[in-house]
Amino acid sequence: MIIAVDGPSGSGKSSTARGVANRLGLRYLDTGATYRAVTWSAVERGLDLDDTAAVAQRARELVLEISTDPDDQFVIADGTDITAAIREPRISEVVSKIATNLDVRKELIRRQRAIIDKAQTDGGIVVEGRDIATVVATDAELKVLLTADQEARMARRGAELAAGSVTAAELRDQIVRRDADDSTVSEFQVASDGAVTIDSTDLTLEEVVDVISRLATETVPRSQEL
Ligand SMILES: Nc1ncnc2c1ncn2[C@@H]1O[C@H](COP(=O)(O)OP(=O)(O)O)[C@@H](O)[C@H]1O
Ligand SMILES: Nc1ccn([C@H]2C[C@H](O)[C@@H](COP(=O)(O)OP(=O)(O)O)O2)c(=O)n1
Repeated sequence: MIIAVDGPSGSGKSSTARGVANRLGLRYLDTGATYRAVTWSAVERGLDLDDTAAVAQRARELVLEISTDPDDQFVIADGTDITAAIREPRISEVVSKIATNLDVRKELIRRQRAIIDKAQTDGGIVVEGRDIATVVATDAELKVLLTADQEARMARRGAELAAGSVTAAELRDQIVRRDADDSTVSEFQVASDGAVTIDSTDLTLEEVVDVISRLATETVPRSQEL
């Protein structure tokens, strides 16, 4: 079984997808982490992020190991553990430049599909990002568009970052500007065909995990349909 969870920044995709994977004993893939890993590597090497060819070449060369264990998430790039580094503001501020590079997307989508294929032998996977239902795994048995009001998403992200470490303008940049940039290459504001929209503004994390887990257990995996 493949469960796709797409949506804007701060809607709760990562925490919800991890919770559902835990609840149902599935693997978990954070595709945003793959874009962050390429960003980290390009920044580390001092590449011009507007040089799309050089950045795409870096994406193809990068040796990337990404955990699909919902209880033990790590990202290793060319032998360096970058699990924490990819969440730093210096990466969040520029990651959209890498995520809007179409050659980078081509390479990372290829890698994401390989990870998803492998997870099928482990019972399935919950995959979260922006283009999972529409591009990466169009055959997903369950497709969820997770949304929340902009104010709620900014408040959640603000609470997550160390108190006082980020100004209101920086928060807006991380949520509103980034979503606007990212939506030039992926449609994650409107539900695609067959996707269920869940507005998490007034739901707790636990409630969202409950709803998605229930929908998943009501969905018969395609392999069992015959
Ligand atoms: N339904 C919810 N209600 C309140 N807070 C939530 C909810 N879902 C997630 N959060 C919190 O909001 C923050 C952002 O969630 P995250 O899963 O990182 O979102 P995304 O992956 O969509 O950017 C986290 O601190 C998370 O714990
Ligand atoms: N499938 C995906 C996943 C993420 N992205 C982009 C969108 C974001 O700007 C970056 C990082 O994604 P991530 O999900 O970590 O972002 P958040 O901070 O959780 O909002 O990558 C994408 O274009 N396609």
